[in-house]
Amino acid sequence: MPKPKFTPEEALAFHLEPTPGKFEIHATVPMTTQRDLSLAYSPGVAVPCMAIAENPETAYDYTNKGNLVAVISNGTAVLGLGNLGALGSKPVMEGKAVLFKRFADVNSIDIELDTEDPDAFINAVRLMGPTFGGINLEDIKAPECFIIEQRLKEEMDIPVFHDDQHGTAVICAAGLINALHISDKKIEDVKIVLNGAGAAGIACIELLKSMGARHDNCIVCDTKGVIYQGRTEGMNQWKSAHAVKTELRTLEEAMKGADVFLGVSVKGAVTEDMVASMAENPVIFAMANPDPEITPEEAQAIRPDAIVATGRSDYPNQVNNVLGFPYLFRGALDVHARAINDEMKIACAEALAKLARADVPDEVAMAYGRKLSFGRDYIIPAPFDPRLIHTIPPAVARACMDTGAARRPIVDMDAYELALKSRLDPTATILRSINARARNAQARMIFAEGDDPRVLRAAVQYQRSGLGQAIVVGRDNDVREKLEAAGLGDAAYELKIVNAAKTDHFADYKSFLYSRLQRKGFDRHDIHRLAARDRHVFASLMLAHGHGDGLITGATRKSAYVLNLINHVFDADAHHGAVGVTALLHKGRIVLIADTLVHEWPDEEDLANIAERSAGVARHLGLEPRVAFVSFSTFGYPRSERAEKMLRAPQVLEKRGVDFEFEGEMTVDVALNPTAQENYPFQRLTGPANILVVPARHSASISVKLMQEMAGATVIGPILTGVDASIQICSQSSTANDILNMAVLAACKVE
Ligand SMILES: NC(=O)C1=CN([C@@H]2O[C@H](COP(=O)(O)OP(=O)(O)OC[C@H]3O[C@@H](n4cnc5c(N)ncnc54)[C@H](OP(=O)(O)O)[C@@H]3O)[C@@H](O)[C@H]2O)C=CC1
Ligand SMILES: CC(=O)C(=O)O
Ligand SMILES: [Mg+2]
Repeated sequence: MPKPKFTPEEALAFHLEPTPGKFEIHATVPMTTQRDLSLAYSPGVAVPCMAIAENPETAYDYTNKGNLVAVISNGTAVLGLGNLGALGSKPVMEGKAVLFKRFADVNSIDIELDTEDPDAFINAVRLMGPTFGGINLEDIKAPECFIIEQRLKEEMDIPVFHDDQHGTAVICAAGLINALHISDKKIEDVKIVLNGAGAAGIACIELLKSMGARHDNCIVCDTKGVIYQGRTEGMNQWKSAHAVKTELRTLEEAMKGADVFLGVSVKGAVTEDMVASMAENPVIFAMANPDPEITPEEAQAIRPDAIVATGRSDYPNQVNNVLGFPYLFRGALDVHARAINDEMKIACAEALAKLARADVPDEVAMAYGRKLSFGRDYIIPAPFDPRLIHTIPPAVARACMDTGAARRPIVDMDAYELALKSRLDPTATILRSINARARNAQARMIFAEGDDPRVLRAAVQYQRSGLGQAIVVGRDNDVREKLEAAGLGDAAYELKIVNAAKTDHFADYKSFLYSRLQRKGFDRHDIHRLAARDRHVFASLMLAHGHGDGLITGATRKSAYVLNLINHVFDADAHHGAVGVTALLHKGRIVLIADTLVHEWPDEEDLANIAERSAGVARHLGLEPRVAFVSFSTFGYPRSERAEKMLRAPQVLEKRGVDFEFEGEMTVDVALNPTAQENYPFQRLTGPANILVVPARHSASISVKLMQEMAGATVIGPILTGVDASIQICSQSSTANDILNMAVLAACKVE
């Protein structure tokens, strides 16, 4: 098993902060004026109420029903952890709700029902029908789950889908299609052993049989061993349907010569001897969560020819229903489906299998941080593949329309695919991509302010997320005490703590600093004091001597002050081409603002340099740069001497012949709003700008802080660019997470 990348304390902190749980609810309409109030609530709300009462279909137009799915559980089979009760299942259900949103932009809410009585459960869910566009049942144990799902399907006119049954079955089928493709075997011929005859197991074997697997070739096992014809102990009608005539009685016996093992039971149910006895090129899907039936390391040590998958994200080949339920519901909701039928499930499985076999474009490699290509370690798309959202739902929606289950068929499939693309939050993809690149770089990151608890938490997260070695500058005892106080005592042995007073390289650092500052009024005493006592300078010296690959500082002092100190060691100033670029992430949009750190009052040449550096940062983040030089005037009106340089800066870029789009001067609304741009048909941007070059540092700072405070935008930066070293300066208001983001950016540059 790979070492967990988090401690139990971190898992709890993740759920505790910034607010307890994993999501909250936001309004999509304005709620500021009296008019808003009378429209949203009484009396205006009466109008849609009456329209819906007259024609129920219009609920999809006037309420959130059409994009709202309930994740409902009673907690009787929480992952592979057993019956944890309704409340105990809530973190999983909240988790499924955020996955719905993150991967398919489906709004979802978790509902935990405190009953083990199927009738009470059915009744509660049935009565909630009007609220939702679909019902995702989760972690309800077999056999009750079969009764519950069947009855709800009959009684409700929206899709009811038990994810552990059908979500798992769909992903398992997709993975198996490709695994058999690689091992050159046919589903009709293979001998399949399934361990676990519960919700997931029964659905997996049923779907595989509907895809061609032969009844007599499939052996199903549960806690009592093989389910054979005539067995009476621990049976139910769903298991009986898969009983075979056989002399085999144990899983161990069944595994001999098997081509495929599917595990949806519990941790450790499979032994190395069982794996050793399987047929050539065996396929092993050990899907129990959170720990599989056998780990890939154990299986592959015995059988290097095996294709192995698990339900976990930290191994290759994650066969997990997260690849299915968001997209199945997306497709179903978009055609106002009455149900999710077998044809839709098979279409989903086939589309997933096909996507894994397709060439993986660079954009996906970037999002995943490594080149993926179809083979033993990549039989199923990776969950963060941004193509999933626009390839899987259309296949599901098409199957729904073909089988007559769609209430509102899609007429223009191309337009639908385009609309799906725009549902994915590009900022999430960008953050994911820089994280993946940082992980590849494995940079040794120096955190200069080891006495600050936020910095320590960021350093620990950096190290434990597998991004590289975190080096913390500080006094050993002080760092240890602060880690202890933050509940991260163990991390003291994982982080590298460097104390200026004890370093072996101190003499070299001082002589280097003296050579840079001797003609700037610093004598040897000043140099000693600076190197020994100022952690920003000391950390910069470490970086300059290659004793780290990147540097993070600035969480405890003002950025300009820190930058001055760094400049004692590096040439990180305007004169040498340094620029500060801040990324604002808000409502699925990313905009860079520059210069937020270095140039106080840039002239037109500086502004052109700033644009070029910012374009470099944009490309580094995977964006195609579109620069706007912004001001309070647009293309010469109103005229003002102070706006002139913003008009001349684009002319400088024109002379330089740069390879990105730019335009100006213009106001921010013209820069960011395509409709406002239409008033200037001659302007050259092909879309909204994603880089705003502002006239001066004060306007930069005002814009960023206004967006942060008023709009709640996520701010990354200022990203220091144009310096021959990987240094990032946080702001004093940074949270541990902001500091970590800066470290990730610094690590990307090392790549
Ligand atoms: N990767 C993925 O996407 C998914 C994985 N799963 C995992 O599958 C597992 C089962 O979930 P689910 O079907 O919802 O749960 P259920 O409670 O409905 O079913 C569990 C089944 O496992 C069997 N079982 C338990 N222990 C053993 C054992 N030692 N040997 C053989 N069989 C055993 C039970 O046998 P009996 O009938 O005799 O009690 C039962 O048939 C869990 O670990 C879950 O995390 C589930 C859904 C999705
Ligand atoms: C993945 C999932 O749904 C489970 O393990 O229960
Ligand atoms: Mg589940």
